[in-house]
Amino acid sequence: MTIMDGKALSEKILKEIEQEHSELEKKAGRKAGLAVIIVGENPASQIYVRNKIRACERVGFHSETIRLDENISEESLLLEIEKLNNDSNIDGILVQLPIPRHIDGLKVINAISAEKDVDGFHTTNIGKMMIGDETGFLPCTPAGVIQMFEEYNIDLEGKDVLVIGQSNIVGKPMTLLLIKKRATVQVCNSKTKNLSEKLQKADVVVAAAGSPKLVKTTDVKEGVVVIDVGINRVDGKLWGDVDFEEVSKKASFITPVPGGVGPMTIAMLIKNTFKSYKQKIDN
Ligand SMILES: Nc1nc(=O)c2c([nH]1)NC[C@@H]1CN(c3ccc(C(=O)N[C@@H](CCC(=O)O)C(=O)O)cc3)C=[N+]21
Repeated sequence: MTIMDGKALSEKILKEIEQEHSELEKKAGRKAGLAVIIVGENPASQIYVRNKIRACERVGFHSETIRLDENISEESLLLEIEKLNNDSNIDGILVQLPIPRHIDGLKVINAISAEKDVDGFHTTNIGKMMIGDETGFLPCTPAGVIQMFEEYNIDLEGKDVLVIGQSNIVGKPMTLLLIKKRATVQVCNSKTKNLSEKLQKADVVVAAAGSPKLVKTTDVKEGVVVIDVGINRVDGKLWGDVDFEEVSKKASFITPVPGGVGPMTIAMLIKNTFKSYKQKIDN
């Protein structure tokens, strides 16, 4: 059994970007820049945003955090985005989700210039992913999972993959990227019948349901590859969607929580921001 070390792999990726960036920065005369907008005080969001800013510092990027009151109007938020769209020191913009319910999330995401949408949530980037146009940005979590498969030489061609969860930010894009790898993908949601039976047939499981210890030993087959995208805070402790302790006994490869997909998500955000920077300084 191999524990897939997302922390170590993300460090490796960040180190490479740091080096390449320090070279380019001299020629370009400016650093790559990421702006993070956070609306309200969601405690989990605070942690993730802090980790993102820390990663920027780690690789020598410029970063800005824009903290907005949870009662801000949609109009004012859109104005903030417009300023960043027009800011030539900013290559990547992200609005940390979730945002308050009185604001139209889709409208906000699509207000970000597609060329700066380093989350890969903009309609244009989703379209590019769908059709295989590689000039766009891939959503960070699914891209990070694919990167882990590649690092550990896990071939997905012809594999039966079970994706649990169908969110716009993980399950749906994950499915598209797995299809591109020629996997046979089945997508489950909370209405799915006989999840346990489906799990038993899967060669690879991607758990992104947000339900602690949903995937148990009895559910999986010997040698399964398990990717745990879940991040559940229970009594101040962090749990994935997988019962790691037990399932790791049967798995050939498994990601831990923390230290698995989370750090890879952040590495992909940095990678997307760097890609955007390179596209912009080339022009
Ligand atoms: N616009 C937007 N883009 C996102 O990419 C986005 C978002 N909104 N909203 C929330 C989710 C969640 N997400 C994580 C990022 C890092 C860790 C991470 O660093 N995890 C650490 C543990 C950190 C901890 O203590 O919680 C780990 O797994 O080792 C987790 C989750 C990004 N998201």
